[in-house]
Amino acid sequence: MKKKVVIALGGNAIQSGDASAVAQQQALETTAKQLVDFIEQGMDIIISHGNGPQVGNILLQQAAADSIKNPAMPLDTCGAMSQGMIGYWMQNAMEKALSERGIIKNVVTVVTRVLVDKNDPAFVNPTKPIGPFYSEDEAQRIMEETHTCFKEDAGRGWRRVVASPKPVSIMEHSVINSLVEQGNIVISTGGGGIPVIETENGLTGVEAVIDKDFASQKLAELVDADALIILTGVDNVYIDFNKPTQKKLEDVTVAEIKSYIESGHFAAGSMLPKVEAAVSFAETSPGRKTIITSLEKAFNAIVGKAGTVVSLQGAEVLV
Ligand SMILES: Nc1ncnc2c1ncn2[C@@H]1O[C@H](COP(=O)(O)OP(=O)(O)O)[C@@H](O)[C@H]1O
Ligand SMILES: NC(=O)OP(=O)(O)O
Repeated sequence: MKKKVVIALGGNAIQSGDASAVAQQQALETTAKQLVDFIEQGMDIIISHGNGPQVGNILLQQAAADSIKNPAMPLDTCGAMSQGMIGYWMQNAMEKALSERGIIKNVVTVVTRVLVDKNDPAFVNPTKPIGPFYSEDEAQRIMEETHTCFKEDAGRGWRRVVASPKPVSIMEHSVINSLVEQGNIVISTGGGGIPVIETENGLTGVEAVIDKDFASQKLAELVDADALIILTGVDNVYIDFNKPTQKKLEDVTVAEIKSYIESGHFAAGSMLPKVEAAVSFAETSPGRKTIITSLEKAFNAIVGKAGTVVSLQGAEVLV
């Protein structure tokens, strides 16, 4: 039977330093070449992606707006812009990579809204870093001038932080699933999805950026995927990361990785959301697994030769 996988692209799959449109499209062309391996193997894929750097930059660009003729757009709308922008680049990149291998398939982007709880405590405790990095002095100055919140991001510098509520449901999950089952490659839930809440007037966008690993896990659950693949800057998850005692995790059970979470092995805001998403997906069924690895190792990970594989009972290979 055909396998269905949700592939969540990390920051380095889209942008490695240079934030220009050309550089980001080049990065996505490299990414797309790796993803064609999954299609050649006969898998159905849904691609999701981050948007932290991009949505932060789009928001900064709103500062150039004139309040009447060219008003600034709110954060939910900037999130929608980032989905359209990255989805468009990815459609071009995937179609090019497919045609180089003689494969013809539709690639489509679904603008995706993700339901969040309006009472989520995240709304009063911003934690999601977006946009460029600053020195501490620069961040302090911008905070005073703009009354926005900045925090240090995992030893990499200071960044603006915004609310990041947990995804409750993916509004478009049924149509995403239908498109995939009809044989299309779908890009969806970009940037964790556009956060919306239920109101008496219907769904309304809110000022937040959802974590793409949590949203990808929710999507994988709702479309009943066989695997969630989280691609990032490292080949494996490690315990004692960056210490002389560092140890690579390969085939781990949910119980084992939960004990490592409790012992504080994973950095908040970088590896922790990935392992939490991995656990949440894998623990829903013995048939489901989450793989955390790099783009370069992604396909080897699917055949059991690379990456960190999280499952309820220990992994069997997917193909
Ligand atoms: N325990 C760990 N094992 C592996 N990588 C870790 C660990 N803790 C922190 N990291 C770092 O977290 C990074 C992934 O987080 P991040 O770069 O924020 O994600 P993304 O790829 O989604 O943009 C890895 O590239 C690595 O540098
Ligand atoms: N929305 C989101 O999680 O984006 P990043 O992965 O780029 O931080």
